[in-house]
Amino acid sequence: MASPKKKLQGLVAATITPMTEHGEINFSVIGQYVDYLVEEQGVKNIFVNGTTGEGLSLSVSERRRVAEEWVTKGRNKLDQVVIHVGALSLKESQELAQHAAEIGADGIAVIAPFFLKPWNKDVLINFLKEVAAAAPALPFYYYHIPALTGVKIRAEELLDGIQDKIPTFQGLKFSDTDLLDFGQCVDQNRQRQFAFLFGVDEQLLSALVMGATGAVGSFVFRDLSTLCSN
Ligand SMILES: CC(=O)N[C@@H]([C@@H](O)[C@H](O)[C@H](O)CO)[C@@H](O)CC(=O)C(=O)O
Repeated sequence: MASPKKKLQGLVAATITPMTEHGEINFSVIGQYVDYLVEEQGVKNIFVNGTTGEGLSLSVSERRRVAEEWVTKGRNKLDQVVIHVGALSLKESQELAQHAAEIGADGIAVIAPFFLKPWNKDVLINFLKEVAAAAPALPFYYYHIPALTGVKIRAEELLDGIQDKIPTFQGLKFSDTDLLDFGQCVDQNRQRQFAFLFGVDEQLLSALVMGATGAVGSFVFRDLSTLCSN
């Protein structure tokens, strides 16, 4: 089973993908971005190509290059770089997962396919399992964001028995306002060492009270990072 060098916790910055005025990715500023996060915001974990990073609006080749640049520029500066590799195509998602492993990322996260949607837990788990299997040594996080995917399968239901199917499963990035579901995820998995990363900045205080072990956020990092470490 994949075990991260250190449990992913505290604040994880959801990075934007910097662009030039011509709509090309501005790779040249990613090094400065790493320094800004570490030195000015006190954040050493990042979540790349997610919602804030507009990963699903990038081509596979752009996603690969963005991931590479963050891993390279973050080396010896960042603690963990998690790459979102979700896609509508299982093959693309697997390619991105394998690539994340090859470049030395610290974890991968995957959203539910959102056009032809999984209609029940088993179908969703089977998709996630196939992606996770493409990077068998990398910690795997499920990215639950039902408002954007339209996949309403409750996270608590999904987590039940998930490590039997996905041995690399390490945690949940929970981007939903259903705190009852979030609380049940935490409560029913107390004996497991899962990371429970909350993704709605506006409700972070409540989520911390309910047992969030960290947050993936895109706002005011310094303030959130203090909250998450206390
Ligand atoms: C959907 C979204 O962008 N969520 C943000 C929040 O920081 C969000 O911007 C904030 O709560 C404002 O609604 C983060 O959780 C980052 C995130 O989910 C991502 O980039 O994948």
